[in-house]
Amino acid sequence: MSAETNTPSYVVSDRNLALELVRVTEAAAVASARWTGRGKKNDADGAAVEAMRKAFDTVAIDGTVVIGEGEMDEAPMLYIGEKVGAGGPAMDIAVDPLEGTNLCAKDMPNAITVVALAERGNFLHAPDVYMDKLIVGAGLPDDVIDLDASIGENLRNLAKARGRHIGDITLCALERERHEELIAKTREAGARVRLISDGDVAAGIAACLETSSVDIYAGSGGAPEGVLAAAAVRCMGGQMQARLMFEDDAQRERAQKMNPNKQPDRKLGLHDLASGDVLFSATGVTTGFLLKGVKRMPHRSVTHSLVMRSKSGTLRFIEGYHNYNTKTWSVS
Ligand SMILES: O=P(O)(O)OC[C@H]1O[C@](O)(COP(=O)(O)O)[C@@H](O)[C@@H]1O
Repeated sequence: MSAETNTPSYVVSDRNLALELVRVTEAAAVASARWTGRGKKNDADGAAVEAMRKAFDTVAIDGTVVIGEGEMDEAPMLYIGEKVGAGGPAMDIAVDPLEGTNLCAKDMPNAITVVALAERGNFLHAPDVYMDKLIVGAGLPDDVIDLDASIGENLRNLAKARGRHIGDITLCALERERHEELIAKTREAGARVRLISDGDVAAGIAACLETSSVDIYAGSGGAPEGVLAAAAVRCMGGQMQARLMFEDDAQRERAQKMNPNKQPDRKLGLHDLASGDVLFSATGVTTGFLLKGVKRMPHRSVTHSLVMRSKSGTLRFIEGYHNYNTKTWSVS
């Protein structure tokens, strides 16, 4: 904290920090793009993890990974609890070095690399379970979505609040057997359904972008991805509700242990998932809803990233040209 202004110290240099963050997601995207379309999702993921971990070495923070690649004994790098950064303000870090490993392996739309930062204690420590999610964009009354209401009711409320016919509302969901009822009920209510095979962080962001054709994201996906989506939704002024889905008591107890002051079973609001001043960066690996994928050329790669901050609500799309001969991180 600065004693004079009562301002957290990282705020002073937050503009630089946002730019440092984009380097982290760019590095992971360029590394994983070497594996695009090669059918090897683990190699693509491994390349992204390694490049992202290395890129964090230059970021001026005292970072702790709270959403990462799993527990210390499961993942060699970017595991939960790992310390990263070159030193600076104490920050919690949420990462998904390659969100949509299959999308990258199959060269399908919407594989992205993702990082979010907040001052310590501001992200839900999400265990590796499913999370039920409901996301809409900005400019709507506070109570427009409710995870406990039927999907039909949510769609009708959204259409009314947007001043649109329900037939012009598009809901996006992962194409999974577990979503058959959600999909059927959405169509029954008169709305459209956009199905995706993977990548619900990008889909959640799309629900908040006025320029996208997605109006609402619904359904269950990874809980860690839910926290990353929440970080983005905070920056974009959207709304999100969620609930962790436990298969047994052991999962529930684990979530409770990870978040001693929260009740893991309850409906979570946006600020339960990501609070405080949040910085978010994502870089496209394959071209999708939001971002162009990495373009590989003989001597350099071009990346397309989205960088946002909740305090200012500014969204920036950044195009980076990375020269293979001069980069400190490996891009070959
Ligand atoms: O495939 P499942 O088990 O339905 O899980 C859904 C989750 O998997 C993803 O589609 C992709 O995750 P990976 O990048 O780990 O492969 C996420 O976007 C989503 O939250």
